[in-house]
Amino acid sequence: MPLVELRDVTKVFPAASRHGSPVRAIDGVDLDVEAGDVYGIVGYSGAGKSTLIRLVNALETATSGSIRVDGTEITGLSERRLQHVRRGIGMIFQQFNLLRSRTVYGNVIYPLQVAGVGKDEAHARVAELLQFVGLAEKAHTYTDQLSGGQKQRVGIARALATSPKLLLADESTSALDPETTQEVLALLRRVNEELGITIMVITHEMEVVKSIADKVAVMEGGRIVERGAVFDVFSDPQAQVTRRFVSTIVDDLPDDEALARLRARHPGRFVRLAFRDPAVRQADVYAELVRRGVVFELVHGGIEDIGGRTFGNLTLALDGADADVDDALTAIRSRIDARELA
Ligand SMILES: Nc1ncnc2c1ncn2[C@@H]1O[C@H](COP(=O)(O)OP(=O)(O)OP(=O)(O)O)[C@@H](O)[C@H]1O
Repeated sequence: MPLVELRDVTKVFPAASRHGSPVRAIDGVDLDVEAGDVYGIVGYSGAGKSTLIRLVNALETATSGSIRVDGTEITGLSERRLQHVRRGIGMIFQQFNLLRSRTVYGNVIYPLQVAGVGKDEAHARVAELLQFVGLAEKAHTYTDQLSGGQKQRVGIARALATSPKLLLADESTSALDPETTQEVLALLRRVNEELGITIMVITHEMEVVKSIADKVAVMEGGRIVERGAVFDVFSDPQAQVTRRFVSTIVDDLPDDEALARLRARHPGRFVRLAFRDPAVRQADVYAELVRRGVVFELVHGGIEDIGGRTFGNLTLALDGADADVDDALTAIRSRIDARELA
């Protein structure tokens, strides 16, 4: 059974004014997040990511459809039962949302105090959490004196205080510089791997998805337009919006301008070779060209590593007799995807 299960979920916000129209922020979404997943939810601003997360932790109620969290149907639950469900969900935010009037210790112990956990137990739990996030030394520091990365680590410790099964991260690294982002992502990885906590990460940065997620769903206009294992989606994006996202980190096809520049410099026909299967060696593919006397040059592309698997999208200029190039491409296509660029 998935830890989070959405079935045909819709959320419609009423029109903001008498002449406006209602906003369908979530439109017929199905989603399964399995226990142990790090699930990335990607989309541009307004795609519906935040609304989706707010539905999962019951800060918004769905207009229709079913949402189950850890086996409990949360649509239609009483506020008291919802509070219980929310306790099983931790949340971290872009702006950290820490209490400035409290120290690091005071922030992390806060949810335990709200939950009525005894003093000694709460104290021990906070000490353990601060150790885990590497902030034991900063327990009595006020949060104003912390760096952005340290603040987010406090946010993570606080979110974990009540031992949730699920952690929701809403643009949790968007306010951080690249190096600090990597530190926080590494900590989230440990939260997943060492503590076994399922994480849903909302982001508009593919780098974040690439760094920590196992699965990804791409949202547009309130719908999930594409989903799958991160490697599969990154190496072979289908939807237009996914291609745009992936192109921010994976150098795939040259754009029209770059292609025109390349053509001016290199004679011959252009093909894009997509290497995805570890069993296919580049050398064997190039051998098909060499064998037919087709001269080739790698003019654009890159190799990416995702979770220890590599894929490459390489553009080659092929110079040779048309019949030889056709022949070679037929042989290559029996091994990998090869697309001729018009
Ligand atoms: N409380 C609300 N009332 C009315 N409309 C809302 C409300 N919350 C969100 N919306 C609308 O729902 C749509 C989806 O918004 P949402 O914030 O979920 O998108 P998002 O992908 O998280 O974008 P961002 O990254 O900018 O937060 C938008 O059109 C937004 O204006």
